[in-house]
Amino acid sequence: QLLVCLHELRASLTSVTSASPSGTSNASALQRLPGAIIIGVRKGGTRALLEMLNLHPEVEVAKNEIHYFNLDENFRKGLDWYRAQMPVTLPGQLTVEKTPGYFTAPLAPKRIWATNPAVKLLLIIRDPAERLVSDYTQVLHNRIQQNKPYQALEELLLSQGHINPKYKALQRSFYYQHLARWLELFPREQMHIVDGEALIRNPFPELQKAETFLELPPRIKPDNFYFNVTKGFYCMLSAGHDKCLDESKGRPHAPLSNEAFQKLCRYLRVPNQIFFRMVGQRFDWC
Ligand SMILES: Nc1ncnc2c1ncn2[C@@H]1O[C@H](COP(=O)(O)OS(=O)(=O)O)[C@@H](OP(=O)(O)O)[C@H]1O
Repeated sequence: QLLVCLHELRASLTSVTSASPSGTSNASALQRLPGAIIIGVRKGGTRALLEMLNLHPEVEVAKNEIHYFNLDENFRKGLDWYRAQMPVTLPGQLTVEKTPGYFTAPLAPKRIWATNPAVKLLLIIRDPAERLVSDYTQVLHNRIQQNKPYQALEELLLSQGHINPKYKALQRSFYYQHLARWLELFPREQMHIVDGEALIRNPFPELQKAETFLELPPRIKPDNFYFNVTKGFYCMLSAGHDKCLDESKGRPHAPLSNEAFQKLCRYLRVPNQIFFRMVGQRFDWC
């Protein structure tokens, strides 16, 4: 109960901390390094997972993606800079950040390990073929907004009728290749895999599993979620507040012919099998 109150008082704690020039505020209300990081995958449902974990009174999240371990320009700013991006927490609360770019960044596993080898890793995955289309759709949307030229997905994905393995969004869907770098350093038990499609269908069971993995007492309840027919996704309810993710989540995907999509599915079959073996779990992908 106390932690529920503390969670709701987060905003006022922040202002108390900053409004006290003499440092007389609660000395244990501090910005702390994350105890858990959502490392990816890009377009896997990382924002939904972060916001849903934030329903828990013992969890505080960094609202923005920090990009500390994947971007040299941020990493050079040092650990104090990273810590300063974190929310204020009390002892016993868990800080969580999400940066989907970490999963595929070659140096991220080593850097995270060197910073905190005990950090808990959350990886939310989704059918890698659907992920690729979602990834393309996001890039397309950004390019259109910036009045930049763009190519159709099929032009990027296929070269002379064959899947083009150099296409960056396809490379980000070779989950096993990226995962291998993490498992060189982190034991498998230190990484929890969230099924992104299951999170969309019914978030509560996925959140229960995440609570267990994070060693949090069960506080998230089924009635923290309701299906929003207009949005077509589950939204969150907490302390009378209603929250859906913004319109960049769940937007219509760019078109791709069925033939090209099936080629993509066939191409990903072997990489997916390798990934299933690595994680000891199968997923119902195309
Ligand atoms: N509850 C709820 N509401 C809205 N959207 C939801 C939700 N749960 C999961 N998703 C899926 O999240 C996908 C976006 O993933 P990310 O947040 O990881 O994207 S990003 O990498 O941070 O840009 C996004 O992918 P697209 O549907 O392709 O846009 C959603 O399908």
